[in-house]
Amino acid sequence: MSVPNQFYEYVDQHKSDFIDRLAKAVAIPSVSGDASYREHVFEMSRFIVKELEALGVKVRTVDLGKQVLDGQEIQLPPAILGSIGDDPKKKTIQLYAHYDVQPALLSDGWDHEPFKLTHDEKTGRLYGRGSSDDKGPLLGWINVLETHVKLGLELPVNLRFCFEGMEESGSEGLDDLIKDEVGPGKFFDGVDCVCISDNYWLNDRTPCLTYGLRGISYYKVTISGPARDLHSGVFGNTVHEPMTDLILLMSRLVKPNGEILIPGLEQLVAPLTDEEKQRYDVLDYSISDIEQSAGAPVALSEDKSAVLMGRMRYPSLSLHGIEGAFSAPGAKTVIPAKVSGKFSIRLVPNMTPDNVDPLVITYLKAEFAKLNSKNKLEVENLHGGKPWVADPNHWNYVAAKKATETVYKKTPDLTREGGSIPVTLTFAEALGVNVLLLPMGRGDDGAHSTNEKLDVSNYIEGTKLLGTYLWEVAATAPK
Ligand SMILES: C[C@H](N)C(=O)N[C@@H](Cc1c[nH]cn1)C(=O)O
Ligand SMILES: [Zn+2]
Ligand SMILES: [Zn+2]
Repeated sequence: MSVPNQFYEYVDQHKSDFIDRLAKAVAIPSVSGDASYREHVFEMSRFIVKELEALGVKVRTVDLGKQVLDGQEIQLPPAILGSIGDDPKKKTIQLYAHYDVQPALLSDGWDHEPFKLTHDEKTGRLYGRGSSDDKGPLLGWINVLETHVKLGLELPVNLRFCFEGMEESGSEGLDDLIKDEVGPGKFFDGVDCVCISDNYWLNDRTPCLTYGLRGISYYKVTISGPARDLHSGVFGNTVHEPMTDLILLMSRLVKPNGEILIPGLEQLVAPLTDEEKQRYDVLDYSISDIEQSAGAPVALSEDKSAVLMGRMRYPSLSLHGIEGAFSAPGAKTVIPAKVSGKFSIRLVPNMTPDNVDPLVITYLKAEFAKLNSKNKLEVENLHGGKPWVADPNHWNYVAAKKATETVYKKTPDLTREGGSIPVTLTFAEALGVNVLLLPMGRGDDGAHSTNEKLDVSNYIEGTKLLGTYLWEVAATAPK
């Protein structure tokens, strides 16, 4: 069973239609982390439902309830569950992607409007928030479906879709939905494997298959004291300043060389074996790859394997921002009354939000006590997800490897991703099947950053890769 040539021809011939589809999706600013954008996340869900239904997918949207965001109670965007094909002789593949995006403003330093897809014909790049993370890959599946439907080609497998609109904000509500839909006659019944396209190659030349993800624990540390913002000329050197306390606390979390200062965390990390170390040594990667994707020569080490392990198999702690601090242009002489520092820890085996939280909270309280401040400290865990590692020898990976070799004429690297997709472990545990991460974009796409992009070639060849993978599963998986 191999992919009919017409499949590849159709994808090539419809390149500009597929780019138009991505442009429509990028134009919807479906930012899940900001309550004022919530209507757009819903708009994005309606866009996807329409696309799927037009291609014959049976779709159900699931209300995931409410959340409190920015002090308001608001409706969570729906999970989209779709189903096409029910042939007991075929394998059933569960696909997952997310339709929400990270925030983006032109004033953050974008060269183009972030929510207008900009096609740079010279470089072949498609710039826009969500182009790579994760609207391009999500639409890749829709392009594959369209190609089969329009050519009258029977799908080689049964497909199930699970698309969510809260991945960038902790996947609220999704774990419960998945657990509720497992069992005879339920939505996930009969799923043989899962495929997620929501991460990136290591570099800009070698495709990869990903068998691990770091987890995450995201914290908000709030220091409050004065009843209102104060004049620093009147109150400076007179009161305990929340910002001064916060900056000191934040500076005690991590060293500039990346070393995490919270006692007990290091002891949770699974030890490195020689065999595992070799897996990093053989990856197609160099310090110039990381520096090219970071846009500056700022790598923490000159040792390629050390940098890779820092991203894939060791934890990291990043400071993200301070809410409530003065950040506008100008020179306002204010003492902010209440400030919240945001930081997250990327978790690796054997760390979990449950065993990390008490260490973080105890440490912050102890460090705060040392300040002898009359201000108040509050520590919250905003969201969390466990790390995940899969078996890359499973037939699901064998099929993806063959598909990659067919489309890219290259053997894919086997990688672990430094980012987090919390639902991955839920799929693996609740469905009891193998999960594969099959990325579409490159390491320099700038996901979550300014000028996020997806190369046209990755979008188009990536669409071919996703389609070829379905055919390879049909050909490779044991009957
Ligand atoms: C890897 C995936 N595309 C991604 O970007 N995941 C996010 C998930 C997240 C967690 N908190 C906020 N977003 C990530 O790894 O940051
Ligand atoms: Zn993503
Ligand atoms: Zn993301």
